[in-house]
Amino acid sequence: MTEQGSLGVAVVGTGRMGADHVRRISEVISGAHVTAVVDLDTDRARTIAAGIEGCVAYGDPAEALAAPGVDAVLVASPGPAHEAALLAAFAHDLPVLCEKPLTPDTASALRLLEAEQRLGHRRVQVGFMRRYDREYVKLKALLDSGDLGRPLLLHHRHRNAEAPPGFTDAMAVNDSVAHEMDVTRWLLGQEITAVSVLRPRPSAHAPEGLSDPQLVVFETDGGAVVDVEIFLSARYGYQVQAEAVCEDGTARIGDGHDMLVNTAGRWGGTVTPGYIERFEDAYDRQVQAWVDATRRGQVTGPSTWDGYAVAAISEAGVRAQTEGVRTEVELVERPALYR
Ligand SMILES: NC(=O)C1=CN([C@@H]2O[C@H](COP(=O)(O)OP(=O)(O)OC[C@H]3O[C@@H](n4cnc5c(N)ncnc54)[C@H](O)[C@@H]3O)[C@@H](O)[C@H]2O)C=CC1
Ligand SMILES: O=C1[C@@H](O)[C@H](O)[C@@H](O)[C@H](O)[C@H]1O
Repeated sequence: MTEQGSLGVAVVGTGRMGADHVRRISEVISGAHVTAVVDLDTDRARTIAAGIEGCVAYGDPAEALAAPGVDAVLVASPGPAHEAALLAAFAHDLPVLCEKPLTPDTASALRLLEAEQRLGHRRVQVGFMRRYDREYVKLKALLDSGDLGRPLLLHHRHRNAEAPPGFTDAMAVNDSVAHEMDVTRWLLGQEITAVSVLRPRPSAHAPEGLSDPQLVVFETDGGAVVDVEIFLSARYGYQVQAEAVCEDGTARIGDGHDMLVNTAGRWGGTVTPGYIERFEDAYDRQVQAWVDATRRGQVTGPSTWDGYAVAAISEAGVRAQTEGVRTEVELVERPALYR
C-alpha cells in the first residue's frame, strides 16, 4: 500500500470485464490504484498500462503477482484460467476479487477450497455482483424481514441481447445461470438440492447448435421451487428480473431503472443493452466493498465456499441438461472456515 494507504491492485485479464474494472479502480472508486495489468495478449495489457501512471504490463500472472506494489489481485481472465491465478495469489497470500464463476467445474473448485484452508484464512471474494445491486439488496431485506411470510417460489428471467461467439449449452448453465444459482442461495438462505432443465424448440435467432432459450428449475432444502428462464438471443436488450412469491405477498425487481415516457402514442421505459450498463452500479459497489474490506484486513462477500457450491450446482445442471433428468446436487461438508 502507498503511504496514503491506497491498495495496489494487479488486474489479471484485461478483456471486457478486466478493462472495465481497471477503469473503475482508476476513475470511479476510492482507496485503490492499478499497479499491474496481466494478459496473455501482451499488446492489450501494454495498451491499457500505457494509460495509467506507474502501471506495468505483464504476460504472466505469476510474475506480476511477485512484483513490488501489488497488494491485491482482481482476476478477470476466463473461468478455466481462474484456478491458476488464484493459486498464484495464495502463494503470496494476496487478497483476491475473482470474477464469477470461481471455476467452471467442481474438482478445481474443491482444490481451491482446500488450498485456502491450508492458508488458514479466507482470501477470496467471488464476483457475484448481484449481491451488491440495490434492487436485489432491497428484495433480500424484504424477504429477511419476514413481512411477506415464507418464500414459496422464485421466478428469474435472464435475457441477453445475443450470445457471445462460441457460447455453448453448458455455458448457458455454468456461465450465465451461475448468477441465479448464487443469488437464489443468498436471497433465500437455502441450499439448492436438485436441478432440472427443459429445452423448448430453439429460437430462429439462436446461433446454430445452441439450445436457446432454456428453462432451469432448482429445488431447495427449504422446500422452495425456483425457475430461471435463460434466453441469450432475446435481441431487444439485456433484462434481468426476479419475483419472489411468498405466503403473504409477492415482490418483483428488474422492471426498469429509468423514467417512463409517454410519447407518439407509446408508453414505456428503456431496456439496457448489456450487463455492463444494467449492473454498472453493482460492479462499482462490489469493487468498492472489496477494496474497503481489504484495507481493513477483512474478507467479506461471496466466499470460495459459495463459488464451490455454484460449481457443484452447475455440474448437476449440465448433467440434467445433457441427460434430460432431474439431478441432485452433491456438496461436501461445509468446512469450518466458511461457517
Ligand atoms: N459479473 C459479470 O456480470 C460478468 C462476469 N464475467 C466474467 O469475467 C471473466 C472475464 O470475462 P470477459 O471479460 O467477458 O472475457 P474476455 O474474453 O473479454 O477477456 C478475457 C481476457 O483474459 C485474457 N486471458 C486469457 N487467459 C488468460 C490468462 N491465463 N492469464 C491472463 N489473461 C488471460 C484474454 O486474453 C482476454 O483479454 C469471466 O470469468 C467471466 O465469466 C463476464 C461478463 C460479465
Ligand atoms: O456474467 C455474465 C456473462 O458472463 C454471461 O455470459 C451473461 O449471460 C450474464 O448476463 C453476465 O452477467
